[in-house]
Amino acid sequence: MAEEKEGGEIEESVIELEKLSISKIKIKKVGHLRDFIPISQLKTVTNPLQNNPNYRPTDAFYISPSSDILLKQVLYDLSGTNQYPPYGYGFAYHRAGPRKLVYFDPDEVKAAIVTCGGLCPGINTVIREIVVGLSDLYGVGQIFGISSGYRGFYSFDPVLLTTKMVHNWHKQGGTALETSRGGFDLSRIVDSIEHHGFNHVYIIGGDGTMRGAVKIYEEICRRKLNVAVAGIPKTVDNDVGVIDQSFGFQTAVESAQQAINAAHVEAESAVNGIGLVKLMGRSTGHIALHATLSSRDVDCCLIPENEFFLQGKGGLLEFLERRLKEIGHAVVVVAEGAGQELIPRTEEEQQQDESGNPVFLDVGVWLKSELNKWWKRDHPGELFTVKYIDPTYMIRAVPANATDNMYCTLLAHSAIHGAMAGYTGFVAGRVNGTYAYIPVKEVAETKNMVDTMDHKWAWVRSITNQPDFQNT
Ligand SMILES: Nc1ncnc2c1ncn2[C@@H]1O[C@H](COP(=O)(O)OP(=O)(O)OP(=O)(O)O)[C@@H](O)[C@H]1O
Ligand SMILES: O=P(O)(O)OC[C@H]1O[C@](O)(CO)[C@@H](O)[C@@H]1O
Ligand SMILES: [Mg+2]
Repeated sequence: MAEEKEGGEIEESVIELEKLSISKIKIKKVGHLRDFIPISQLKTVTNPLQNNPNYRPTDAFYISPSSDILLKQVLYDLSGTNQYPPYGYGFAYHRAGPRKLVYFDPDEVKAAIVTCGGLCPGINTVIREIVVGLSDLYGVGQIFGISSGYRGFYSFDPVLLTTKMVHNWHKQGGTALETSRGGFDLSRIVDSIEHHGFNHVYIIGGDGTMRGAVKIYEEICRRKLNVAVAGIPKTVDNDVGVIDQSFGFQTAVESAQQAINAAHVEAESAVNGIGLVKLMGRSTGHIALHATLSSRDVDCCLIPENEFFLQGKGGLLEFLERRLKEIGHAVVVVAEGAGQELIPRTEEEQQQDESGNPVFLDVGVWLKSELNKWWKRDHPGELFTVKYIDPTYMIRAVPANATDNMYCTLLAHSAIHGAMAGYTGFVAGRVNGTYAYIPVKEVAETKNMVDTMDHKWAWVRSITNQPDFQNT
């Protein structure tokens, strides 16, 4: 058992397994074609990588069916006194990677790729790597793009994608397949999959898209179709649960720095200058939080997970007053979903987009106006300026950076290996730094919010000294 020294240091030692706080591990089962198609009707072949001169795989190269990984439960509190995060239970997912036996003859694979929801850096890389991976690793020749999101299944003809066509796509922002919101018509989508004879369906999208993917997967099971459904989670907001981080998120945080730098320069160069930056984040503040932590020029970070208020003791205005007095300027970063309950909204204003997501009022415009009103009221005649920067789509409509490009490639390859192995209704994602197959249902139901109780938010507060807005 690990011993704690007086100085709080844990001595190197062997830990007896029965003393671990994790007493049970639950393996999250991913769907497989075997679950609903009789084995006699499934074709299994040796993985073509076996004969690929670039790989020369040994047996250890393949992931064995029993190879699983642990989720987030490492050796936390061995004393068992700390109940956060919960103890006594661990989760495991199947590791992603090539299997020795595959459930499709590559000559018979007909793959469809669709992108849905908002943009995110790296979507084109994922598409490119699915095409190149299927073709180069497995020798698949029939790969099709579905245009314009889910509606494209029944509204447009699929487009044949070749490695030649996609070779440069990783250098481009956006999605070459185009995307859209709404338009989810389950029976028409699955009819189209059947009609075109697709047996691999790769779905790239966020939480909404994954909820759609669950329904497609379930309908495919119900119809007993020999079709593998694979999801690759995408969302610039980083709000998809279970996985470590969404691809493209890091690129977006990096792009946001330019706006924060500009706000800082403008604020610093004015008398009582406030630089105000609004960043994407519909219901989660991950972009704002990470951009704040990496910039260090931010004085206050406002996110949807931590309600704020303007007036009175402990409010934003009191804080900014003090900051202006101390250093003459301030930079405020606000996530677009923050403070929505404070902004007056008329009955007629649109409440939802085509996918049913809430449409937000512009918290930046509102805040700028409130700040101006406050200063005029409390400091008439004194110089003051608010420079409002709203980079909106500029942080997500960019190509992925090098790290995100690598990440997208590994996600795409993980998805391909999973589908070839006959897994279905799964999402390829990175969990604890390892690539895994996660049931799509779980991803669709889990949301990754900023945990304002954990060290990251405390770190934001310690570098900004902003109020906690708890009204005490
Ligand atoms: N509950 C659901 N059932 C079926 N389809 C859904 C559901 N929710 C959303 N969709 C469909 O998924 C697609 C994308 O959804 P949405 O616009 O919410 O984006 P998203 O995938 O969450 O991505 P992001 O939030 O990153 O923009 C749309 O075509 C929408 O109709
Ligand atoms: O204007 P659009 O493309 O519908 O999407 C905007 C939303 O999409 C997101 O970028 C998520 O994809 C949110 O941050 C933002 O609220
Ligand atoms: Mg979403």
